[in-house]
Amino acid sequence: MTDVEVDKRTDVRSGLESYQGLRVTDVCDGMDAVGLEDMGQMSRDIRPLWRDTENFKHRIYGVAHTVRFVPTQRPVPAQTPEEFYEWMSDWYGQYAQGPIRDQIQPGDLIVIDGFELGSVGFIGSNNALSWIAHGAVGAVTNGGARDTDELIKQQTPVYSRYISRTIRPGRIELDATQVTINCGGAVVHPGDVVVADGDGVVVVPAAKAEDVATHAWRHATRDKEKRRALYGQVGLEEDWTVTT
Ligand SMILES: O=C([O-])CC(=O)C(=O)O
Ligand SMILES: [Mg+2]
Repeated sequence: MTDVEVDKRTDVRSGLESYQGLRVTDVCDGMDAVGLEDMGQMSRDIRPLWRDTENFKHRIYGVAHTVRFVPTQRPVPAQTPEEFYEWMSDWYGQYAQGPIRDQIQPGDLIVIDGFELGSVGFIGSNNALSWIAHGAVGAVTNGGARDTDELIKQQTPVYSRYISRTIRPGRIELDATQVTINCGGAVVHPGDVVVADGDGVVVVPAAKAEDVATHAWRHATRDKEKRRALYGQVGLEEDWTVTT
């Protein structure tokens, strides 16, 4: 990491509210305006599990809180079902916690590098909801989520590449939290701003977050004005997307 601006690690939390109401496309356009063309674009196959077409509750923005899982090399012992339950819970506690719940801050957006980890669904309806309970706004991964029917019913904002099924013990381990990761081809530093909606996920470097929001709002404001006029022309009743 040599770029001085990236090195400075701006704290984005105080200005984070300026991202409220911005679309991913506005943020991408704002990135263009400050010379960050095509940076921070997560792969298009990282998609929301659900979309709320009324209030867009799936649309989230937050401070990147990163996690990386890797395949394990620890052998699974021969064990009885009773031993299995103890072994399983030990594995979660010792090897595969992540994110660490006590380290989650309000406004964090959990970003998990769990690429190519087979069928493992390390985001489930239980742990993802617990991250929300600790203040997170949602989770994004280049890997898999499970319990997806419940994640959808709970309206827990999760963006994943796969829908998966199996648990972590015997399969994957936590490598690190709050380190720089590659998620869907975008570099994510802890503390960057991450924005996700039906169009996908974009990562804004912390040092550029304020400028990008300012330019994104130029696009958003002009766009709302134009669409409001078009709503009138085609007889659409105004909704919050053209008024707020
Ligand atoms: O147990 C797990 O690792 C994931 C899961 O299913 C949940 O949290 O609901
Ligand atoms: Mg579960």
